[in-house]
Order: sequence, then structure tokens, then C-alpha cells
Amino acid sequence: MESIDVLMLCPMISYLEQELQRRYNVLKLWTAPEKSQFIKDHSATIRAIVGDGGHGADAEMIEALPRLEILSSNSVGVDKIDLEKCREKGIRVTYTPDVLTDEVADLAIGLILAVLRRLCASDRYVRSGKWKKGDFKLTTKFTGKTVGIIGLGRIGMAIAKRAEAFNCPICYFSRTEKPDTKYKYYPSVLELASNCQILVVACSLTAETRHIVNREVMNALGPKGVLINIGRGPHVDEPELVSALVEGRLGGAGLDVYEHEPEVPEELFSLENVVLLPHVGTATVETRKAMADLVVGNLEAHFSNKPLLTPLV
Ligand SMILES: O=CC(=O)O
Repeated sequence: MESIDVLMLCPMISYLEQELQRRYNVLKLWTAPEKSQFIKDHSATIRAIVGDGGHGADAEMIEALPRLEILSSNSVGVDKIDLEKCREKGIRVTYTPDVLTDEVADLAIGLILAVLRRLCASDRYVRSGKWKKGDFKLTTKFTGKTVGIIGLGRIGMAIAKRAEAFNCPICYFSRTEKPDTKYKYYPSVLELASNCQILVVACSLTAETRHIVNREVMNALGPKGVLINIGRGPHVDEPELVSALVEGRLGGAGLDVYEHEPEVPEELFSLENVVLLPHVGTATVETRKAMADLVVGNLEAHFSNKPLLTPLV
């Protein structure tokens, strides 16, 4: 049987690389000295792409690969893929929903607790020997605070369920009101931010949700409010976030994602009310393996003419 050329866009866990290499001829784009030349050199044979949340395929890449049949993304977020172009050209797209929902929701709760209870700052306090000179300052309670969620999809819902266990009233904004939930719906993010104490971004990134958290929204959340972003960096207007935090117009932030990863605004480094994570929402051994199995399973299904496991396009 002819071996199938799969273009891998970036390094991923070795389990996934090995499983792909057992089945396909894997071409590693990141090892090429000149990426566009590499794509040109292999354009006649590449039939699949494997990318992740940070590495997708734009129209130019898709157009450059005339034999491309499928793009299997090792992520739930697909904002780096030109989905319209894929639809137009009949290229299938798969992603990794569900298997990562718990992980991301757990991390959102972790970030809320870390910001409100100053977990990272307390840890630094102990390590630096400051405890010997006096107790750490009082922090803020999570239990009972109102949590507002932008995007009540799979991940948003999982965050809501967890926050309910902390006796938090839950409210949300999404494009349309969900008929079968008891959570309070607000038809705008501004209204949501005005009526919650912790605002969590959990929607997917699209042209409509870019900068959905802007200056007005941050001001509405206010000096006691906390913003948690486990979605995508561009959901939040980052320069506005920095000034809201520096000027004390926003109470705190827990961030797993940034507008220009891995760049993080340095003004945030000295703020004790901010917790900064390096985009690790799904980054556990268990979840990354489950995601890898879906990436491979989708390719296998496609190349054996079976229904895709988690198709998006
Ligand atoms: O960011 C992670 C993902 O989209 O899966």
C-alpha cells in the first residue's frame, strides 16, 4: 500500500508523534529550514495535516496542497484553521472535543481559587522566608460569589457545574439563550459583567468574539471583579486589560492564554492579583493522550473510509 504523507505542523507529545509515524510518513514542518519551500517540495504527496490550537492552516497553505484531504487538529479550538476554505475545497476537519472538557474546567476553577486566595503569591511568600516576619495578608472568599460565563458550551457548562459546588450563583452570555438550563441568561457581555463578580471566558474564538472583553466590560466587572481567561488570548483586549489591572479598575485576573503567545505583557509580572499560566488548559498526560488518540483515530477513520470520530467540517 502507498504510504500516506502527513504534514505535522509543530512538535507534540512523543506518543502522538510515534503513533503517527507507525502509520504514516510524517513530514515535520518545524524541522525544515525554509517552511514554504518544504511545503512546495512535498505538495504533490501531502494528504493530511496534523496541527494544534496554535498551529493551523491558512488559505495559502491549503491552496498550496492540492492533494490535501483532511486536517486533524490536536485541539478543541480551531481558530487558526481557515474553515471556510476547507469547506469550499471539500477538506475534512476534525478536532478533539469532550476528552479535554474536564481538564479545562478544572483549571478554570484552579485559576479562580489561585487569584482570590492568592495561592501563587502565598507560595512565593513562604519560599522567600517572609512568613517568618509576619503572616500573609487576608485574601478573598470564592464560595458564594456570582460566576458569569461567556459561552455555555461543553467547557462553559463544566465550569458552571463545578462553581455550583462552591454555592456560586451562575449566569451566562451566549449567542442564544439555552432553553434547558436554570442559569440566568444575559443578552450582552456588558450586562453579564455588571452582574457577576468572576467573569470566565469559555467561548470559541471567532470574528464575533474577538475582544469580547473590552474596556467597557472590564470597567463593568470593576475593581473587585476577577477575569478568568481559559479561552483564547484575543478574546480579551490585552492592552486594555493591562491598564485596567495597573490602574486598579479591575480586581484581578487569572490567565492561561494571551494575545501573542508566548509573549506575555511584562507589566503583569509584578502584580500579585494576577496569575499567569503558559496555556496549559489541556496539558496533562491523561488528557493529551486521549486527544492524541482522537487525532490518530480520525485519520485512521478517514483513510479507511469510515465515519470520522469527531468531525467539524
Ligand atoms: O487550547 C487548547 C485547545 O484548543 O485544545
